[in-house]
Amino acid sequence: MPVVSAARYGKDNVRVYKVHKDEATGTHTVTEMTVCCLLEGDIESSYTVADNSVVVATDSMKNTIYIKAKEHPVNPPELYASYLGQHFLDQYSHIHVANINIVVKRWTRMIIDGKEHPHSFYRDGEETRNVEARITRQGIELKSGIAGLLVLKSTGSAFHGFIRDEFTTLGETWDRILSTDIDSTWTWNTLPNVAAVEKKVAQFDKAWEDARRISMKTFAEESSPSVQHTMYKMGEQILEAAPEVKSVTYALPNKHYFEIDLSWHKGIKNTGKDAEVYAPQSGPNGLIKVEISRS
Ligand SMILES: O=c1[nH]c(=O)c2[nH]c(=O)[nH]c2[nH]1
Repeated sequence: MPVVSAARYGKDNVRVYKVHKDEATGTHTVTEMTVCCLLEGDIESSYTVADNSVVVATDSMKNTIYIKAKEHPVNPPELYASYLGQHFLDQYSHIHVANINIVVKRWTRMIIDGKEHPHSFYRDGEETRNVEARITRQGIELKSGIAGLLVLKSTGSAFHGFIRDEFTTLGETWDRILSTDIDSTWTWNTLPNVAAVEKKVAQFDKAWEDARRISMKTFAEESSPSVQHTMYKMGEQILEAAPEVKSVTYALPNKHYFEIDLSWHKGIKNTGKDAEVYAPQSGPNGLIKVEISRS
């Protein structure tokens, strides 16, 4: 007899927008996020013998996502994820794990005539702030992250000294373009319960701001010998800035920009130190990943 060795189910792609209206100043603050909620527990019988008595309808999960967004702050997303996940454990004794993933989109306040506008925002990039939460009765595991932060530097990056053999055509370079989509996560020490998440709430925004700042500053300022080394430098600093983070990951595509030899046309110089016009590549791209933990 086959057995259900793992199961989870729920609602994905629940899009939620929440506005906070400051009555005193008339300033609005908005949050737009996409939530995924997948539950685990004593639910095998729903798969094996069509026993729907153990099933919290995914439609009810969607409703709960809206209701908890109304009842609680949605910022920081780590806190909202914890409230939402804990609800399912409190409400249903046979549910043992709530997996809550949140992707927050950017709505950046407009500056009009030098002044912050009270209720108008713009999308200043496809970058997202992400949370993956696993809420159980034993504790709350939180992983925070940034994804889709597209960056490019036009110099200050090299790549040489790599293996040269009969498979190698790539030339060594001491000056190249470096571009990547920053995708980074940082995993927090497990917290015992929602009260502990509430108590530590300030660390989540701080770590997100630090991780963004460190990623961009290191990318910009380091004389990069490789993507591998640059991402290690970034992760090292995040661990230093966030004492309650136990590990950091980066996944960085190396988005290549190829030099174009135009010497065939009137002897135009467009390679090496004369390179100005490049061909951005859609693919293939390098993909370099790392996880950095405390020793
Ligand atoms: O920073 C880099 N790391 C690599 O491993 C690699 N491989 C490659 O072809 N170019 C690069 N660049």
